[in-house]
Amino acid sequence: SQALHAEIAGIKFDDIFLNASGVHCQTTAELDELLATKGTGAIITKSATSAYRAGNPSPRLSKIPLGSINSMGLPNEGLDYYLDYVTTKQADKPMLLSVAGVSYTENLDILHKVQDSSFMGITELNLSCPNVPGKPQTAYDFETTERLLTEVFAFFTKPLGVKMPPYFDIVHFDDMAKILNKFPLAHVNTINSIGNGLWINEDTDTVVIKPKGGFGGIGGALAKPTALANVRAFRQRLNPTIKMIGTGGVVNGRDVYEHILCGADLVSVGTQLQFEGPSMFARLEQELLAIMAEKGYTSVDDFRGQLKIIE
Ligand SMILES: O=C1NC(=O)NC(C(=O)O)N1
Repeated sequence: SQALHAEIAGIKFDDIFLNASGVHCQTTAELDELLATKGTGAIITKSATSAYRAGNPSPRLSKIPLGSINSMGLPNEGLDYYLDYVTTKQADKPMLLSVAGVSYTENLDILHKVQDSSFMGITELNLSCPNVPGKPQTAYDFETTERLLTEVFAFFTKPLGVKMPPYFDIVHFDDMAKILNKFPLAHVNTINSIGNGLWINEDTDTVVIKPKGGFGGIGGALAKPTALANVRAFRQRLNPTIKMIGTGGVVNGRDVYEHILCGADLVSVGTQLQFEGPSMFARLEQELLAIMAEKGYTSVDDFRGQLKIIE
Protein backbone atom coordinates (compact mmCIF):
# COMPACT_ATOMS: atom_id res chain seq x y z
CA SER A 1 0.00 0.00 0.00
CA GLN A 2 1.16 3.55 -0.69
CA ALA A 3 0.92 4.34 3.01
CA LEU A 4 3.37 1.59 4.00
CA HIS A 5 6.08 1.87 1.37
CA ALA A 6 9.87 1.97 1.40
CA GLU A 7 12.84 1.85 -0.95
CA ILE A 8 16.25 0.27 -0.41
CA ALA A 9 18.96 0.10 -3.08
CA GLY A 10 16.46 1.21 -5.71
CA ILE A 11 14.14 -1.67 -4.82
CA LYS A 12 10.59 -0.59 -3.98
CA PHE A 13 8.67 -2.25 -1.18
CA ASP A 14 4.85 -2.07 -1.18
CA ASP A 15 4.77 -3.04 2.47
CA ILE A 16 7.25 -2.39 5.26
CA PHE A 17 7.01 -5.84 6.88
CA LEU A 18 9.19 -8.90 6.55
CA ASN A 19 10.16 -11.88 8.66
CA ALA A 20 13.26 -11.75 10.82
CA SER A 21 15.87 -14.04 9.31
CA GLY A 22 15.74 -17.45 10.96
CA VAL A 23 11.99 -17.50 11.55
CA HIS A 24 9.67 -19.29 9.12
CA CYS A 25 12.32 -19.23 6.37
CA GLN A 26 14.48 -22.36 6.50
CA THR A 27 12.62 -24.38 3.81
CA THR A 28 11.10 -23.43 0.46
CA ALA A 29 7.68 -24.39 1.88
CA GLU A 30 8.07 -21.85 4.68
CA LEU A 31 9.41 -19.21 2.31
CA ASP A 32 6.57 -19.81 -0.17
CA GLU A 33 4.05 -19.33 2.63
CA LEU A 34 5.60 -15.98 3.59
CA LEU A 35 5.75 -15.00 -0.08
CA ALA A 36 1.99 -15.54 -0.34
CA THR A 37 1.24 -13.80 2.97
CA LYS A 38 -0.66 -10.51 2.88
CA GLY A 39 1.39 -7.78 4.52
CA THR A 40 4.90 -8.98 3.72
CA GLY A 41 6.66 -6.45 1.50
CA ALA A 42 9.68 -8.72 1.30
CA ILE A 43 10.94 -12.01 2.67
CA ILE A 44 14.37 -12.97 3.94
CA THR A 45 15.98 -16.41 4.04
CA LYS A 46 17.47 -18.20 7.01
CA SER A 47 21.14 -17.20 7.19
CA ALA A 48 22.96 -19.48 4.78
CA THR A 49 26.36 -21.03 5.40
CA SER A 50 28.30 -22.56 2.48
CA ALA A 51 27.02 -26.05 3.21
CA TYR A 52 24.04 -27.61 4.97
CA ARG A 53 24.19 -27.36 8.76
CA ALA A 54 22.16 -29.43 11.22
CA GLY A 55 22.70 -26.78 13.90
CA ASN A 56 22.71 -27.25 17.65
CA PRO A 57 20.97 -30.10 19.50
CA SER A 58 17.33 -29.64 20.53
CA PRO A 59 15.65 -28.28 22.55
CA ARG A 60 17.20 -25.14 21.08
CA LEU A 61 14.27 -22.68 21.07
CA SER A 62 11.87 -21.89 23.87
CA LYS A 63 9.00 -19.46 24.41
CA ILE A 64 9.49 -17.57 27.66
CA PRO A 65 7.27 -14.95 29.32
CA LEU A 66 7.52 -11.82 27.13
CA GLY A 67 9.75 -13.38 24.51
CA SER A 68 11.95 -16.23 23.39
CA ILE A 69 15.35 -17.77 23.90
CA ASN A 70 17.16 -19.63 21.10
CA SER A 71 20.44 -21.28 20.34
CA MET A 72 19.70 -22.76 16.92
CA GLY A 73 23.31 -22.76 15.78
CA LEU A 74 22.69 -21.69 12.17
CA PRO A 75 20.80 -24.76 10.94
CA ASN A 76 20.22 -24.22 7.24
CA GLU A 77 20.03 -26.00 3.87
CA GLY A 78 23.22 -24.41 2.53
CA LEU A 79 23.86 -21.45 0.23
CA ASP A 80 22.93 -23.07 -3.09
CA TYR A 81 19.46 -23.98 -1.78
CA TYR A 82 18.67 -20.36 -0.91
CA LEU A 83 20.43 -18.88 -3.94
CA ASP A 84 18.27 -21.09 -6.15
CA TYR A 85 15.14 -19.96 -4.29
CA VAL A 86 15.75 -16.22 -4.32
CA THR A 87 16.96 -16.31 -7.92
CA THR A 88 13.84 -18.08 -9.19
CA LYS A 89 11.38 -16.11 -7.02
CA GLN A 90 12.91 -12.63 -7.14
CA ALA A 91 10.29 -11.40 -9.64
CA ASP A 92 7.42 -12.19 -7.27
CA LYS A 93 8.41 -10.03 -4.30
CA PRO A 94 11.64 -8.34 -3.12
CA MET A 95 13.96 -11.01 -1.74
CA LEU A 96 16.67 -10.67 0.86
CA LEU A 97 19.29 -13.38 1.04
CA SER A 98 20.83 -13.73 4.50
CA VAL A 99 24.32 -15.18 4.68
CA ALA A 100 26.50 -16.08 7.66
CA GLY A 101 29.89 -17.67 7.26
CA VAL A 102 31.18 -19.29 10.46
CA SER A 103 34.64 -18.00 9.60
CA TYR A 104 36.12 -14.87 8.08
CA THR A 105 37.09 -16.64 4.88
CA GLU A 106 33.73 -18.40 4.63
CA ASN A 107 32.02 -15.00 4.58
CA LEU A 108 34.21 -14.01 1.60
CA ASP A 109 33.66 -17.32 -0.20
CA ILE A 110 29.88 -17.03 0.19
CA LEU A 111 29.80 -13.43 -1.04
CA HIS A 112 31.95 -14.27 -4.08
CA LYS A 113 29.37 -16.93 -4.99
CA VAL A 114 26.50 -14.46 -4.57
CA GLN A 115 28.36 -11.86 -6.62
CA ASP A 116 28.79 -14.40 -9.43
CA SER A 117 25.14 -15.55 -9.27
CA SER A 118 22.10 -14.14 -11.07
CA PHE A 119 20.55 -12.96 -7.80
CA MET A 120 19.83 -9.23 -8.10
CA GLY A 121 18.17 -8.63 -4.73
CA ILE A 122 19.62 -7.51 -1.41
CA THR A 123 22.16 -9.67 0.39
CA GLU A 124 22.28 -9.32 4.16
CA LEU A 125 25.55 -10.28 5.84
CA ASN A 126 24.72 -11.62 9.30
CA LEU A 127 27.54 -10.42 11.55
CA SER A 128 25.72 -11.21 14.76
CA CYS A 129 24.83 -14.86 15.29
CA PRO A 130 25.50 -15.50 19.00
CA ASN A 131 24.93 -19.23 18.91
CA VAL A 132 27.80 -20.98 17.14
CA PRO A 133 29.81 -22.53 19.99
CA GLY A 134 33.34 -21.20 20.01
CA LYS A 135 32.59 -18.43 17.50
CA PRO A 136 32.29 -14.78 18.59
CA GLN A 137 29.72 -12.38 17.14
CA THR A 138 31.84 -10.77 14.42
CA ALA A 139 30.29 -7.32 14.91
CA TYR A 140 31.56 -7.18 18.49
CA ASP A 141 35.07 -7.20 17.01
CA PHE A 142 35.31 -3.69 15.49
CA GLU A 143 38.66 -4.16 13.72
CA THR A 144 37.60 -7.45 12.11
CA THR A 145 34.30 -5.96 10.99
CA GLU A 146 36.06 -3.09 9.27
CA ARG A 147 38.62 -5.39 7.67
CA LEU A 148 35.92 -7.80 6.45
CA LEU A 149 33.74 -5.04 4.94
CA THR A 150 36.80 -3.52 3.25
CA GLU A 151 37.61 -6.86 1.60
CA VAL A 152 33.96 -7.49 0.69
CA PHE A 153 33.41 -4.15 -1.00
CA ALA A 154 36.58 -4.63 -3.02
CA PHE A 155 34.61 -7.16 -5.15
CA PHE A 156 30.93 -7.14 -4.13
CA THR A 157 28.93 -4.72 -6.29
CA LYS A 158 25.39 -5.92 -5.57
CA PRO A 159 23.18 -4.40 -2.82
CA LEU A 160 24.56 -5.45 0.59
CA GLY A 161 23.22 -4.86 4.09
CA VAL A 162 24.44 -6.05 7.47
CA LYS A 163 22.61 -7.66 10.44
CA MET A 164 23.98 -6.25 13.65
CA PRO A 165 23.95 -7.38 17.27
CA PRO A 166 22.67 -5.01 19.92
CA TYR A 167 25.15 -2.54 21.41
CA PHE A 168 24.81 -1.15 24.92
CA ASP A 169 27.38 1.65 25.01
CA ILE A 170 27.13 5.06 23.34
CA VAL A 171 30.79 4.97 22.34
CA HIS A 172 30.14 1.63 20.61
CA PHE A 173 27.30 3.26 18.62
CA ASP A 174 29.72 6.07 17.69
CA ASP A 175 32.60 3.78 16.73
CA MET A 176 30.56 1.19 14.80
CA ALA A 177 28.62 3.88 12.93
CA LYS A 178 31.93 5.48 11.91
CA ILE A 179 33.00 2.11 10.47
CA LEU A 180 29.71 1.41 8.68
CA ASN A 181 29.65 4.91 7.18
CA LYS A 182 32.83 4.07 5.28
CA PHE A 183 30.96 1.58 3.09
CA PRO A 184 28.18 1.85 0.46
CA LEU A 185 25.81 -0.31 2.48
CA ALA A 186 22.22 -0.71 1.29
CA HIS A 187 20.95 -1.09 4.85
CA VAL A 188 21.67 -1.88 8.46
CA ASN A 189 19.32 -4.34 10.14
CA THR A 190 19.27 -4.02 13.90
CA ILE A 191 18.95 -5.89 16.27
CA ASN A 192 19.76 -9.56 16.22
CA SER A 193 18.81 -11.40 19.43
CA ILE A 194 20.37 -10.19 22.68
CA GLY A 195 23.11 -12.78 22.93
CA ASN A 196 23.62 -15.37 25.64
CA GLY A 197 20.73 -14.88 27.95
CA LEU A 198 19.54 -17.62 30.35
CA TRP A 199 16.06 -18.80 31.36
CA ILE A 200 15.20 -21.26 34.11
CA ASN A 201 12.23 -23.63 34.29
CA GLU A 202 10.80 -22.95 37.76
CA ASP A 203 9.33 -26.43 38.15
CA THR A 204 12.59 -28.29 37.51
CA ASP A 205 15.32 -25.74 38.28
CA THR A 206 16.65 -26.57 34.81
CA VAL A 207 17.59 -24.41 31.83
CA VAL A 208 15.04 -24.47 28.97
CA ILE A 209 17.36 -25.07 25.98
CA LYS A 210 20.09 -27.70 25.59
CA PRO A 211 22.97 -25.98 23.73
CA LYS A 212 25.68 -24.12 25.64
CA GLY A 213 24.30 -25.06 29.06
CA GLY A 214 21.12 -23.12 28.34
CA PHE A 215 22.63 -19.88 27.04
CA GLY A 216 20.78 -18.38 24.06
CA GLY A 217 19.71 -15.24 22.23
CA ILE A 218 16.79 -13.33 23.73
CA GLY A 219 14.05 -12.00 21.46
CA GLY A 220 10.52 -10.69 21.69
CA ALA A 221 8.98 -7.99 23.91
CA LEU A 222 11.90 -8.25 26.36
CA ALA A 223 14.20 -6.98 23.61
CA LYS A 224 12.18 -3.93 22.53
CA PRO A 225 13.92 -1.24 24.62
CA THR A 226 17.31 -2.38 23.30
CA ALA A 227 15.99 -2.75 19.74
CA LEU A 228 14.49 0.76 19.66
CA ALA A 229 17.67 2.26 21.10
CA ASN A 230 19.82 0.58 18.45
CA VAL A 231 17.55 1.64 15.57
CA ARG A 232 17.49 5.20 16.91
CA ALA A 233 21.22 5.38 17.62
CA PHE A 234 22.26 4.12 14.19
CA ARG A 235 19.66 6.20 12.37
CA GLN A 236 21.05 9.30 14.07
CA ARG A 237 24.65 8.38 13.13
CA LEU A 238 24.51 6.68 9.71
CA ASN A 239 24.56 8.35 6.31
CA PRO A 240 20.96 8.78 5.11
CA THR A 241 21.86 6.64 2.08
CA ILE A 242 22.11 3.66 4.44
CA LYS A 243 18.54 2.53 5.12
CA MET A 244 17.36 0.90 8.37
CA ILE A 245 15.55 -2.36 8.99
CA GLY A 246 14.18 -2.34 12.53
CA THR A 247 14.02 -5.71 14.28
CA GLY A 248 13.27 -6.62 17.85
CA GLY A 249 10.32 -6.69 20.20
CA VAL A 250 7.51 -6.19 17.70
CA VAL A 251 4.26 -7.65 19.06
CA ASN A 252 1.66 -5.12 17.88
CA GLY A 253 1.10 -2.08 15.66
CA ARG A 254 2.29 0.31 18.33
CA ASP A 255 5.68 -1.45 18.42
CA VAL A 256 5.93 -1.10 14.63
CA TYR A 257 5.04 2.58 14.91
CA GLU A 258 7.81 3.08 17.48
CA HIS A 259 10.41 1.40 15.28
CA ILE A 260 9.46 3.79 12.48
CA LEU A 261 9.58 6.77 14.88
CA CYS A 262 13.16 5.69 15.63
CA GLY A 263 13.97 5.65 11.92
CA ALA A 264 13.11 2.21 10.52
CA ASP A 265 12.37 1.96 6.80
CA LEU A 266 11.36 -1.71 7.01
CA VAL A 267 10.32 -3.60 10.14
CA SER A 268 11.06 -7.29 10.61
CA VAL A 269 9.41 -9.62 13.11
CA GLY A 270 10.85 -12.81 14.58
CA THR A 271 9.58 -14.09 17.93
CA GLN A 272 5.97 -12.98 17.45
CA LEU A 273 5.92 -14.55 13.97
CA GLN A 274 7.36 -17.76 15.42
CA PHE A 275 4.42 -18.15 17.81
CA GLU A 276 1.54 -16.46 15.96
CA GLY A 277 2.28 -17.50 12.39
CA PRO A 278 2.10 -15.52 9.12
CA SER A 279 -1.45 -14.21 9.74
CA MET A 280 0.29 -11.88 12.17
CA PHE A 281 1.37 -9.58 9.33
CA ALA A 282 -2.20 -8.62 8.37
CA ARG A 283 -2.90 -7.85 12.03
CA LEU A 284 0.20 -5.66 12.39
CA GLU A 285 -0.65 -3.79 9.20
CA GLN A 286 -4.22 -3.15 10.33
CA GLU A 287 -3.06 -1.99 13.78
CA LEU A 288 -0.41 0.31 12.33
CA LEU A 289 -2.80 1.85 9.80
CA ALA A 290 -5.30 2.49 12.61
CA ILE A 291 -2.65 4.33 14.64
CA MET A 292 -1.65 6.38 11.58
CA ALA A 293 -5.28 7.27 10.82
CA GLU A 294 -5.82 8.37 14.42
CA LYS A 295 -2.80 10.68 14.13
CA GLY A 296 -3.66 11.94 10.66
CA TYR A 297 -0.69 10.31 8.94
CA THR A 298 -1.24 9.02 5.39
CA SER A 299 2.26 7.62 4.92
CA VAL A 300 5.15 6.28 6.98
CA ASP A 301 7.13 9.15 5.45
CA ASP A 302 5.07 11.50 7.62
CA PHE A 303 6.62 10.28 10.89
CA ARG A 304 9.72 8.16 10.17
CA GLY A 305 12.51 9.25 12.48
CA GLN A 306 10.30 11.88 14.16
CA LEU A 307 10.81 10.65 17.72
CA LYS A 308 10.66 13.66 20.02
CA ILE A 309 13.07 14.23 22.89
CA ILE A 310 12.52 16.32 25.98
CA GLU A 311 14.23 19.68 25.36
O1 LIG B 1 21.87 -14.82 13.92
C1 LIG B 1 21.21 -15.62 14.60
N1 LIG B 1 20.48 -15.16 15.64
C2 LIG B 1 19.82 -15.98 16.46
O2 LIG B 1 19.22 -15.50 17.45
N2 LIG B 1 19.80 -17.33 16.22
C3 LIG B 1 20.28 -17.82 14.99
C4 LIG B 1 20.89 -19.19 15.11
O3 LIG B 1 21.28 -19.58 16.21
O4 LIG B 1 21.04 -19.80 14.06
N3 LIG B 1 21.19 -16.95 14.33
